[in-house]
Amino acid sequence: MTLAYLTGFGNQFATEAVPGTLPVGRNSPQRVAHGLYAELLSGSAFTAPRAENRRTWMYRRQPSVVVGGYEALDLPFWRTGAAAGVDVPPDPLRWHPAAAPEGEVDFIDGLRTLVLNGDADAQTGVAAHVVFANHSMDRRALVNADGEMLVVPQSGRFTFTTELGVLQAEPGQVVLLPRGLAFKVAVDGPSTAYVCENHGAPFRLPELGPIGSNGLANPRDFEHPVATFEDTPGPYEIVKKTGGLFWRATQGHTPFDVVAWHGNLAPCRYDTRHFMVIGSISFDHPDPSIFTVLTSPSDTPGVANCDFVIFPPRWLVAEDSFRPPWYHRNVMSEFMGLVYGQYDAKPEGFRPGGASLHNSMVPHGPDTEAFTKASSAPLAPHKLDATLAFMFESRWRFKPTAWAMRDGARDARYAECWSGLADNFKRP
Ligand SMILES: O=C(O)Cc1cc(O)ccc1O
Ligand SMILES: [Fe+2]
Repeated sequence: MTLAYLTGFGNQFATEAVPGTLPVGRNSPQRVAHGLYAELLSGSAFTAPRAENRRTWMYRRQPSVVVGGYEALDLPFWRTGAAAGVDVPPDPLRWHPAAAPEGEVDFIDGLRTLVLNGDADAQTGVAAHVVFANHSMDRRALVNADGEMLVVPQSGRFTFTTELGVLQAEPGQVVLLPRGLAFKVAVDGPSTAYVCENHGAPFRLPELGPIGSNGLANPRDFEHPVATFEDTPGPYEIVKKTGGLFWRATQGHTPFDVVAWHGNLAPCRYDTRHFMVIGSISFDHPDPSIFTVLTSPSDTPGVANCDFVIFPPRWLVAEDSFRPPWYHRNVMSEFMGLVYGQYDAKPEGFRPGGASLHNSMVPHGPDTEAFTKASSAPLAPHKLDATLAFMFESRWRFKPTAWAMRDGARDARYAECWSGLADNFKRP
């Protein structure tokens, strides 16, 4: 299936699956064309500044209020907010890729929360999940009122059918699904992904400052779906997440019935291979903020609720420099994942599909092997290739879940990777 996409982050798009559907010069005419209903989805307060205002008008066969009553649904592995975490020791934490759950699991049942912070009701914080899906959501859709979802595929292939159209993503690409938008996920076979569920301000492109008007993730490389609708009759299960709780309802029709839409609140896909990497061409290892793809700001300027940062293939050319990340302690908290390849600070122990957590002021840095190699490596230009690591960096300390500490394939020996860093001081 070849899908069409509309490009440009935050653009005002207009798309119709049936020509002549979108009203001209107004949003809510007395009668919408073709007997459709108009429905507005607001992703920001009505009065948010223009640069941050996000909303989309949908023209659909039935408004989403036609759903029926909800009953409680138990999803014990999908946790929300710091209060749902367990006590976190001040140790660096790492996980190997966890074993996939047994049996048939879709994107909802196969989701496991690793670490989390904030409070969904206070609209702050994020959760980092891993998803194991081997089964497609058929007549089942998810509406997450607790936040937008940034999906980072790690294996397999994902097809997202949303109210606003269909997107596909594979490892190397990421998908951003706005808060409150109904979607379902199909997989071709066993597929895994990391997910950042963002309860705070929506992700946006970072300011570029002295970098100028081009670089990092360029707006035109973000791809949004075109309008399309399902035409198959019959009931649908709607799973709704709100305030950390799950609910289910059965409605008599598909929620994917939007014939046309216009606006600037839409799901999108981004291929990390389009990221224009900036780095040092003189000396020293720069701060990883130069690798920010998207940022969710908090109320304090420059202090993110969450930054989505990638470590893509790039050249290292710095002279007289220790090239991997430095040893450090950071007031921000760092959750990391590895999509493929090797991460230069941890060439062996950090595995694709695994994860690490270095919370606020938890010391970390290159393991003994990485330090030893980088301290004596010839400083010729060197390409870090075929690799993609990423970080969800947050001002709020992460707590792991009980699952992460007990069943999540925790690497109990992680701290040993630094035990070979001997005291080499030679008094002159
Ligand atoms: O700790 C990490 O591996 C992430 C990281 C990478 C980097 O290049 C500089 C700082 C930093 O926290
Ligand atoms: Fe770090």
